[in-house]
Amino acid sequence: MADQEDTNTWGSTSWTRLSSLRQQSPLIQCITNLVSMDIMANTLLAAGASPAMVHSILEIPEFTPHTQAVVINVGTLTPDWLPAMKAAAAVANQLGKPWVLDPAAVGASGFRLKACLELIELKPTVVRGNGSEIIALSMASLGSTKGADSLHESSDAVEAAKSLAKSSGSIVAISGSVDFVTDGQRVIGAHNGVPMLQKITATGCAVTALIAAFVATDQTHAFEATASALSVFGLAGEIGMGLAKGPASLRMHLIDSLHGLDQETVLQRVKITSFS
Ligand SMILES: Nc1ncnc2c1ncn2[C@@H]1O[C@H](COP(=O)(O)OP(=O)(O)OP(=O)(O)O)[C@@H](O)[C@H]1O
Ligand SMILES: Cc1ncsc1CCO
Ligand SMILES: [Mg+2]
Repeated sequence: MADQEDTNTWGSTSWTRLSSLRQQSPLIQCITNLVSMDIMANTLLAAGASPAMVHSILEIPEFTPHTQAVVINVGTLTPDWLPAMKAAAAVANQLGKPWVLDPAAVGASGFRLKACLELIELKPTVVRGNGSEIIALSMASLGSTKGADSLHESSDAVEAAKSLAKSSGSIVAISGSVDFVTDGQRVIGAHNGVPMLQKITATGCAVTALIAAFVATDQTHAFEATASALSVFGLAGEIGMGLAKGPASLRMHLIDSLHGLDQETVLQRVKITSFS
């Protein structure tokens, strides 16, 4: 486990990334599921980024070059959306922009699994899923699934995540009671968050978009940016939970708390520890 010095270093890393995000206000293109669009856009705005839900293949050649990062989420995938996802990933790659994959409910069907495996071939900078999603993707098998929700603890998926990171070259993040991030060698755990976040739909999708925004501010340190985004989101959830009466008011207070996060709170309360 990490010592206090390690925790303080991560607090200042997280604050630096959040401050840069607020200053730079990166434009994030989101090709995402129909459930997540509102909370994803509001999470990005509250953090200081600029969201754009642009998903027509006809717009990608003109629009994607103006973005600082792309998020691709297969949560409500249909065959007509997949070419646009691949085109946006290809443009991001050509122009050296980061892109992040959310394999939402990847274990639900062969169609979704095949689509995600094809997207992984396009080398996402980061892949973020829950425990069941990362296990299904890493093993390329449908296995046990409960739609968009996880049947696994995030800690059950750490070996699968390491293996996926090694085979894909992507940073892999698993959300859950502890959020894990690995590049195939290093593993860190981000401890901030509250269980009630699971009772608001698409908080996982929203944190994936926040990861894209953080990585956009420092592409050369995608591992650190991913860990920082997960911690900052979890910390906003903790502060929001202090004001909430249930999931609906937590959704509101989460967004307010993300918007209002200050340096002292981030330095004192971000908790990231090293597992390797
Ligand atoms: N038991 C828990 N304790 C604390 N925080 C949690 C817990 N479970 C999930 N979270 C947090 O909730 C957020 C969403 O993670 P989750 O694993 O539920 O994503 P998901 O299953 O992909 O969600 P969705 O598909 O609805 O977007 C993350 O910020 C995560 O850290
Ligand atoms: C509920 C749901 N179904 C498909 S995507 C989604 C949002 C959370 O991933
Ligand atoms: Mg999800």
